[in-house]
Amino acid sequence: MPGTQTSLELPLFDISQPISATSLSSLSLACKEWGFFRIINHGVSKDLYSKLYTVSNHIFSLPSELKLKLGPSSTLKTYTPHFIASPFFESLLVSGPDFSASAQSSSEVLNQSSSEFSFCISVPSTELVLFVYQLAFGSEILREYGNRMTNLSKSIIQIVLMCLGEDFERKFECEFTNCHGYLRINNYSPLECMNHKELEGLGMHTDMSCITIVYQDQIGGLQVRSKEGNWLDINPCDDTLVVNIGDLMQAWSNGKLRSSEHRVVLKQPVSRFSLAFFWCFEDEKLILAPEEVVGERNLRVYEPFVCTDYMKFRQNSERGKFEKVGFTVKDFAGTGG
Ligand SMILES: O=C(O)CCC(=O)C(=O)O
Ligand SMILES: [Fe+2]
Repeated sequence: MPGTQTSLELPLFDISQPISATSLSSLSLACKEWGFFRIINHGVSKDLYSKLYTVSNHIFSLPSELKLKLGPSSTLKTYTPHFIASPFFESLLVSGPDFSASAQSSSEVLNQSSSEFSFCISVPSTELVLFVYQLAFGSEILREYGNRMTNLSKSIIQIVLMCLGEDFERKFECEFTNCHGYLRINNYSPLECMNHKELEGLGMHTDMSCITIVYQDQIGGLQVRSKEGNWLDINPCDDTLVVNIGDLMQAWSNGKLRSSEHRVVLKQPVSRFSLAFFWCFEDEKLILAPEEVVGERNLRVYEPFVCTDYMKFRQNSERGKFEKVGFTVKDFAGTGG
């Protein structure tokens, strides 16, 4: 793959402390230039991540016949199988606000299918009991993580609004009160015989969110594209989460904040685990940058649009039915201004 090279030192913020004027100006710059920054002291323990890793391992090591029961042709549509986004990528979606109920509904489908499945291939009943136990444990962990990410997203939105203007976190908080979150658990499994230097784990895309909070394990591979088109590594760093601006925030801010273009490359023949928490406007929201955000010249770069219409546009227009770049909010609602 052409053009990768150096790594990018994104600004790092202590989310547990009030933000200083200097931090705010470097955060503002990062949101405008890259659409990416990092946070520490986010309150999620290593122990919770290690439990999430166990849950993820458990889910993704289930037989594909079982996972496909949650896939695109099922009613739940929570599982993205290999080959939709990339041959090396699969993911499970858990929706809020009740993350436990969402995980539970997937687990019920799996549980039911696994009984039929075990009947066909005679999975020992002890394994079945363990499987059911793991699913119950999993939904509890996912509930805890989903709730933590929800609270964190609310604090991050406030800080991002502060970047746009004085007192904006107070003036425009109400625009974000009906936001909701969903979590994608991602598993990347490159071929063991991988002999290429790099494989594309997840192609270049922008997120269809206001903001996304990403946890990547120590394998790394997340990259951001500069405005000039160069790829830079976002190296994994202990106790640090990466935040990126999504398309909905880019549109709502009249293009003042940049929806980050990013991708994942696999450089080693080992599995990689990541979690992406997407914080989004409610489906029916009309996205229209407030006049104060647009500024005095009143030059709007996006037509107003309903959130869900953009989601549909992205889902229909992508190659391979996955959200890839090529079609973004600019193509959908850009005025060309
Ligand atoms: O795996 C990662 O580090 C990023 C995943 C991502 O960009 C996404 O799920 O939208
Ligand atoms: Fe993404």
